[in-house]
Amino acid sequence: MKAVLALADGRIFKGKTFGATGETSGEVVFNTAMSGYQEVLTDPSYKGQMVTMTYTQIGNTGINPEDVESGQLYLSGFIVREYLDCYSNYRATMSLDAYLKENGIVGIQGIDTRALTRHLRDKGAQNGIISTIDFDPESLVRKARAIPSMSGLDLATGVTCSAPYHWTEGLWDLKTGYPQVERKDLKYKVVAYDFGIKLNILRCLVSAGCDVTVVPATFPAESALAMNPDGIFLSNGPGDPEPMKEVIENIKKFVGKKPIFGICLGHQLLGLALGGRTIKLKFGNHGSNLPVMDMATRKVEITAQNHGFSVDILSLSNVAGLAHENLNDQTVEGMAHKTLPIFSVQHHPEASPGPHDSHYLFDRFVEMMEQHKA
Ligand SMILES: NC(=O)CC[C@H](N)C(=O)O
Repeated sequence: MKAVLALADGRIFKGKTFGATGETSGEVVFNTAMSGYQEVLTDPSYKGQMVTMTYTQIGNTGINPEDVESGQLYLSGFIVREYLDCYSNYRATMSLDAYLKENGIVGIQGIDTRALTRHLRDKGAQNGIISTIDFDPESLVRKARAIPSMSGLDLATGVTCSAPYHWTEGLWDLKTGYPQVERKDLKYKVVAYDFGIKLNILRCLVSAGCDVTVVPATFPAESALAMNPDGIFLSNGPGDPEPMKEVIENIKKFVGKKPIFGICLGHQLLGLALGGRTIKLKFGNHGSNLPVMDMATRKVEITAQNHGFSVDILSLSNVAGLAHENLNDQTVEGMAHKTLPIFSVQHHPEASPGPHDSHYLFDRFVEMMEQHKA
């Protein structure tokens, strides 16, 4: 069956359906990861976006019940060059097509994803629409232009958990799968703010020795401090950090009181709470093969990333310094507070999908909490 992708600037791509049928819209971004489409599909940070994979064959490892980053699929559309229905993986239990259908996610296959990616790279990420019911280019472009821009959208408070809970599952192991860790064996009490948190972040925190209590995005700082945690963690999440005023005010109350570690949206919110500003990038970084330098050690790590916004480090020059830099586009990849035990990264040390080069950052957080305790 026919499907069409129309971009707000008028460019049209004709393909075939896969997954659910109907009409869907969102900001179109490209992801350069060669594997891990299931983690991409379940990453809450993709809410409001349609993702095109630059890797050409998608579907060949099927879908399994373990490689999920949350309890549902958040992106609004999935765009691939060639969908493979014949999957092969010892853990797979269903095909990607069936998974998308079951979850109501509209996909499009058979389009020139290289041309689409180059277009987004040259013109910038923009809104688009996928339809399997309307094939009139003018009508589709009109609809794509009517979608609200990602800038100014608070999407994170809509994907957060509804009540606090404890997390005790550690990182996956080939022999044991996901281990359950006893709370008595976890030394550092961490309150983790959920702005759309990826499960592997929670597993990394547990495996690093943290007793994690996950709390909703607007959980009052006073109540979090009353738990007497050793550290505060600020998670990834979808949308623009700038309109999240209540959350930003809340984060300010931890500064100077507790060690803080932020990832992606959490890093951006921390930048705003410290008095800085954030900017929207032309097309951002989405993938699992992006080089980053740790400015303290001058070591280069290959990282997983998924962001469209960035912290303007110059706006924080009196408060925090550049701690990590993206070696492709020289954007801010991490910052460290000049005097307090506070740091954050734009990339995803939990990977999932991606290399594990940056796992050390969870140990850095633990060391920070250890020193602060002493
Ligand atoms: N993965 C994330 O946390 C993304 C943060 C933010 N929504 C951005 O696009 O920049």
